[in-house]
Amino acid sequence: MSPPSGNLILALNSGSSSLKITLYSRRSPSPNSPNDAPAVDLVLSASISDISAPPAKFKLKGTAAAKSGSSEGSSVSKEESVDSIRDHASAFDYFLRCLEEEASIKQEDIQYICHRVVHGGNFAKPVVITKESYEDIEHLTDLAPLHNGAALSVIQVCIDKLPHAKSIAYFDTTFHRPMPVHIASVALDQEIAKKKGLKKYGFHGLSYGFILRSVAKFLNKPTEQLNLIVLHLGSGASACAIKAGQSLDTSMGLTPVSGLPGATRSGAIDPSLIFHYTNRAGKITHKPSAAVPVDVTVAEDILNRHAGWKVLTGTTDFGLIAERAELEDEDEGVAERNVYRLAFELFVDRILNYVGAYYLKLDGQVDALVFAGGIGEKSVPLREAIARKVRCLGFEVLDEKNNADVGESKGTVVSISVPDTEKSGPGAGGRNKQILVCHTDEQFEMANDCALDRSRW
Ligand SMILES: Nc1ncnc2c1ncn2[C@@H]1O[C@H](COP(=O)(O)OP(=O)(O)O)[C@@H](O)[C@H]1O
Ligand SMILES: CC(=O)OP(=O)(O)O
Ligand SMILES: [Mg+2]
Repeated sequence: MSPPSGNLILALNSGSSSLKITLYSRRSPSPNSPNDAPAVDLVLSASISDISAPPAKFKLKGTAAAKSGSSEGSSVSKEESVDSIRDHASAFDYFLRCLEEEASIKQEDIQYICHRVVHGGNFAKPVVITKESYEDIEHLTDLAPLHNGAALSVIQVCIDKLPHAKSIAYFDTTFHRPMPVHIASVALDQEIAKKKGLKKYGFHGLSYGFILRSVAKFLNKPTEQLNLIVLHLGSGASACAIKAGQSLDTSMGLTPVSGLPGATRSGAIDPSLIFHYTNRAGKITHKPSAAVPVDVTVAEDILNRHAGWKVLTGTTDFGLIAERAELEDEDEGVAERNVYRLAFELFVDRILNYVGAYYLKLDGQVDALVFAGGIGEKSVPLREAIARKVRCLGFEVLDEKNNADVGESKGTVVSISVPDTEKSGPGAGGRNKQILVCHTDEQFEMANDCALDRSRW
């Protein structure tokens, strides 16, 4: 990591119960650097987790400012539980204090602040925060109840405490705008749907953008020629079919609750089910314990915050779920008595729904199946279970590669496939279908874009 050198860009990722923060310095543009060279250098990163289940855990790691007379910055590292962090705004406030006190970095050196905003409605590109754009994002809060409000509360702290820095909102939804109209539309009255903006927006777009470019570089193919099936499996999980470098379909919809289940989210269910589950479905509930106060219906609160791994198993830690799932037991009835096995198998089943459908939508012309997000990058058993089922499509995992360390130190993209020449299954001799793990980085995606945008510097 290089010491901070002015021209700082702060990238903020407000998740449902966490805040991820990365500080970068912009590289001086050089005519000799390749087109795809990073435009920023990492200075330090921080994460604050368990925000809604205090005490929050605060981690900071990186490089402090160089002392006068020295060209080298010293390293900083801190890990602690912090009682005073109660929400995203106080988490960010705490980070700002550490930035000065622990890393001696002056807040005035931050020029741009990139905010990941999950729901961007019809925004077609990143937008500088003004009173008007702030209000536009505020209107979308109900459509991303776990996310947009949290991001806005952090944006507000930036306006108050870092008035010299320009805040820019980067949206998860932008990547999916090229989706064909028949895929994004719902089979409901089009007049009502259009008036109310009821359609599939799709999310995790910053991650998919990062993955697309990283995989293109890894496979040495232009993005416009790439067809991918990508699985972003984190606290929120989604799948995306990318055709010729553009989003063709994705599993989340009007809101991030649809598609795959997640840490506290149900994923897609029969829409009628909720009315049989509770007779209070349509009532409005005010949840002070949510990331920020937001008024949602009881139904939406249940589907977003009282579902998924948390209610099935009591934990949101998918590593623990896989560990306790008795995966070596081949008895078909295990899922009846073991909730961890139930959650694991249910997740595999739902993921296959999308992989199968997207394979057909891409006419079988798929360059790679890509695993990303906390679960996709770290869960060997989950990747193995999916790999077993996709072998019939020509994707073959090499167990040694899947079991080996595929951590970030091994590269942004790591292949876990059987080399093409050694394939023996149905994929032998066909198109080279790789299985890859990609260490996705939404903060980098925003900061790099900001650094490359000539209109900003
Ligand atoms: N070793 C592991 N095996 C499986 N899952 C893991 C492991 N480590 C972390 N995870 C899962 O990763 C998820 C968090 O992923 P991440 O992409 O960081 O999510 P988010 O950004 O949405 O908060 C958690 O649900 C956690 O259970
Ligand atoms: C859109 C979404 O679900 O994001 P995350 O996975 O960060 O919660
Ligand atoms: Mg995430």
